[in-house]
Amino acid sequence: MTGFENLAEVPFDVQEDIKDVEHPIFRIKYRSNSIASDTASSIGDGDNTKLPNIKVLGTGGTIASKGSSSYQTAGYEVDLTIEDLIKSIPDLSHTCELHFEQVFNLDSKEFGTKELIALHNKIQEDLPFFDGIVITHGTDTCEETAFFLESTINTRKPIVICGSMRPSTSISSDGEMNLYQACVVAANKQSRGRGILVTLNDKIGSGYYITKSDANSLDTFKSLGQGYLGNFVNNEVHYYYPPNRPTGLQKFNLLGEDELKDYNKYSNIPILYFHQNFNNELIELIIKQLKVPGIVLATMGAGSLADSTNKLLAKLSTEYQIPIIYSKRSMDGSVSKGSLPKVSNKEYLIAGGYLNPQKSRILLQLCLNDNLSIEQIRKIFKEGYGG
Ligand SMILES: NC(=O)C[C@H](N)C(=O)O
Repeated sequence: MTGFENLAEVPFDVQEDIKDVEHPIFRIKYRSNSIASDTASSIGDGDNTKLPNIKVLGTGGTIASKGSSSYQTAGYEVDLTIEDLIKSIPDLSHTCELHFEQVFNLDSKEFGTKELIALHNKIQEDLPFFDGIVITHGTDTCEETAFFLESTINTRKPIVICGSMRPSTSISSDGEMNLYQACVVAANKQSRGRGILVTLNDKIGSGYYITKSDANSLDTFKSLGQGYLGNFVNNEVHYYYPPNRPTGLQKFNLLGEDELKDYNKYSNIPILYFHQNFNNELIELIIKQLKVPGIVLATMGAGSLADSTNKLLAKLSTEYQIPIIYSKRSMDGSVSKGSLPKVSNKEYLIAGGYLNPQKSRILLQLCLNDNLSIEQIRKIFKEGYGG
């Protein structure tokens, strides 16, 4: 049992109820001497004889990698399949029925719009048949995938992303525990209605807010301002709050074929990282030559840029009618409307609020794909994200 049984019951969404259908994908069952038997009593929908069906989608990352020595923690290759990973975790037969599928097997640096859409479509296809989804993913860009999925998938079922910081071959590799925990989290009824979750290193975070804070260490996923949603101890899932979704969360519908094509069109939104001695010619180049559909700025502090840069951005964004999102280099805090530069022609300048540059970029891509006006885009960044 978890210690939170008396929390408000997660509303049960009848439409999403698991259908008694065999999914034609590989299936794996384990022997029954489960170490997760405590958890079994807190899952399912009141019928403990029917375990939740959990689908694990493999996409690659360090969790699926092998190094050439037990001390190698960088420079390894993606080498393991999702089947290899599932075989490496402890028995879950008292907790859930596990199913798995390889969607692709990439380092997450290779992810782009094509992979996001493929993953989105795979999840949509699987959701009617499963009670929860686990995605194994590289940690470098998993926050972008998490934000994209949170913005485009409408379900109360748990979708849990996990990864690892050490390859499977290293001493104290973290992948097996992280995958095990993600499966238990996905199978737990208390995980419903919480949006996309990212679980790593015993902690459960909101994929919407969380960011990778450390390039090397295991305890890398953080959202200092918003905090974690819960924790994992032994085989128990502990949530700090009842289920909820981020304030002002904006959902985009990506189901139409045409819309998917358009979404690709807006992949070319760059993020400019500002610093002392920034060369403004770069701005001219990407707007005039590369004809980008929008730009996200990693500004210094809460929206601060050199005066000459602000004037140029205001002028060119008006001339070319492209939105410019003011985000920030700092991991936490926000760029609010009041921090936008006091320049004329600021119609296309938008404050990114709490969103970091990489999440702002995904949100802008979704807004442009929906043909939203500049005022609608500004409203979305303001209402949901404090911009
Ligand atoms: N820890 C990791 O997973 C990093 C890896 N380069 C990836 O993102 O695929």
